[in-house]
Amino acid sequence: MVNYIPVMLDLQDQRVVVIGGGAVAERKVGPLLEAGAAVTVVSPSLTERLSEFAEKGMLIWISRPYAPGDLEGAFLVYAASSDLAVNEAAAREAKALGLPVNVASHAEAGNFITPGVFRRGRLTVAVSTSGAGPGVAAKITEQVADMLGEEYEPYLDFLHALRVEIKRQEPSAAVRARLLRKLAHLDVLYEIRQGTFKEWSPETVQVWIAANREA
Ligand SMILES: C[C@@]1(CC(=O)O)c2cc3[nH]c(cc4nc(cc5[nH]c(cc(n2)[C@H]1CCC(=O)O)[C@@](C)(CC(=O)O)[C@@H]5CCC(=O)O)C(CC(=O)O)=C4CCC(=O)O)c(CCC(=O)O)c3CC(=O)O
Ligand SMILES: NC(=O)C1=CN([C@@H]2O[C@H](COP(=O)(O)OP(=O)(O)OC[C@H]3O[C@@H](n4cnc5c(N)ncnc54)[C@H](O)[C@@H]3O)[C@@H](O)[C@H]2O)C=CC1
Repeated sequence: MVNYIPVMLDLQDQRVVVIGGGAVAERKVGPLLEAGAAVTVVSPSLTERLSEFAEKGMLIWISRPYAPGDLEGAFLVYAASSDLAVNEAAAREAKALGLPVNVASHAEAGNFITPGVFRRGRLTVAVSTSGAGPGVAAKITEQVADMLGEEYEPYLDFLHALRVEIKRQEPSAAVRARLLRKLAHLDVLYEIRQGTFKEWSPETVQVWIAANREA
């Protein structure tokens, strides 16, 4: 079994090349565009939705079969055509260039796979079965999603704002670490659920930081 390592990639403005323009390519491309990636699709045909994206200038469509050299300048590669030999050729080129590559037709030819993903504001849950059952990964993702209510979005926005403020204000690494660790123990999630949470004013933030600087 491959011991895959999960990572969270910032793909904003990064060139991502997708080989193939079918249903599977479409499923990979949607989230890439939402992430701000500069997507190029190399494929003789496109699904309706991918064509719309191309017409709107949201991605670049190279309307021909894959050819070596197409991965030049890429940051990430998806080989999602229906031709296994083509996916393998693209995977070889990617690996020669040192690029991570996803092979949708037979994962073992590539070196990263796509988990099931659920998002709630700043919260991302990714579920992988390491390829054992992609459909089951999607199902487990839904089950986990059911456990995580809408309150996580304002909760994490609150945490983020406070974290940024602590990092901006507190010069001592030791005190900063103590304050940041204490954030996880605030009752805010509970308060949001109860409807009793009130946004913290800048003064409240100051008071909390001052009161929690000591061990
Ligand atoms: C290895 C991996 C590589 C990769 O694609 O990155 C891979 C590979 C393959 N999938 C196949 C089949 C299906 N894939 C899905 C669905 C999804 N597949 C996804 C990921 C992954 N699929 C990676 C592993 C993830 C993991 O296990 O952790 C999801 C989670 C994420 C996404 O694609 O965005 C997305 C759900 C998104 C959602 O709905 O939320 C369905 C269900 C459906 O279509 O309804 C089926 C049919 C049912 C079934 O097989 O379970 C085949 C056989 C092809 C054939 O032979 O015909 C291969 C090839 C192989 O096994 O190597
Ligand atoms: N990883 C996953 O989640 C899944 C993977 N698959 C596998 O993924 C592959 C693609 O599936 P679909 O998108 O449903 O197929 P599809 O038939 O809808 O689309 C295939 C696409 O590949 C393009 N293509 C064919 N030859 C090409 C070439 N030489 N260069 C570039 N593009 C080329 C076609 O024009 C078409 O756009 C299949 O091998 C399928 O078994 C299937 C289901 C899920």
